[in-house]
Amino acid sequence: MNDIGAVLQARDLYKEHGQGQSLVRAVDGVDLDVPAGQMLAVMGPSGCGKSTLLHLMGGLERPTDGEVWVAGRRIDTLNERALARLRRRAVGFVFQAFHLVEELSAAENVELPVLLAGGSPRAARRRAAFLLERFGLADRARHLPWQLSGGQRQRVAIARAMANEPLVLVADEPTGNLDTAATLDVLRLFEDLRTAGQTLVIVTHDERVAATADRLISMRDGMFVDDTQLAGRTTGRLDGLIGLED
Ligand SMILES: Nc1ncnc2c1ncn2[C@@H]1O[C@H](COP(=O)(O)OP(=O)(O)OP(=O)(O)O)[C@@H](O)[C@H]1O
Repeated sequence: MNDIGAVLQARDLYKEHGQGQSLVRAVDGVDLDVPAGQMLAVMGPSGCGKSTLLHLMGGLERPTDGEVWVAGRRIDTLNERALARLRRRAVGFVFQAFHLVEELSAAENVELPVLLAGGSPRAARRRAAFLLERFGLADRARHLPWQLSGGQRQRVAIARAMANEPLVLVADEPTGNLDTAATLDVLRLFEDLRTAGQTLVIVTHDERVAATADRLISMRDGMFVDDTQLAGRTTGRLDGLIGLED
């Protein structure tokens, strides 16, 4: 058993894609500890391995070598079934392109993970209603994704990721498709989640997103080149960004 103070841990982590001439070492010997309640931002140039790292930490991909631990449990050695179960319950994923189910309403999208994890329809409805209310989307619950703005869609996607109260929320370029106003909405939401103690790992190209984090890791060529604690947990770090709205 590893130190369960850290929600996420990586030990000597490697991931190679392809082989022979086309072999790419996307993650190249990384060690990482993410304490509970931390908001970690990961930045770096395109292709440096940020998404791959996120996928490894969330159990979406398996490492070529090394270990991944979630809440003190080693996950890279789990079988597919156990890994899928862990992903459903312990990790919430948010993607740049939202990945909502287009045929389902906002509420149904949020209900889905609860149902897939074995929750009752009643429990799913209650959880979705709670989250959509909390995220300022109660009046959009019956809307289909195409009837929502980009910012609203991403907030629904974050609600869906939070549906099973994950230990960690991992987000890959969550504001990459959003304008400034919608980006600020999403940042406020992350700030609320973090204040409530949620652990967050966010891959981003956006300095504004990184500026709201507790810690910033810079990657290059699959390695960490910088790991900095930011100003600490202060409220209102978004204040400096208000006024930038489109
Ligand atoms: N499935 C795959 N097969 C082959 N190569 C891959 C695969 N996934 C990623 N790579 C390569 O691994 C490297 C790291 O990719 P990754 O997507 O993790 O980078 P990134 O930093 O997230 O990039 P971006 O900021 O552009 O999203 C890149 O060279 C990429 O081309």
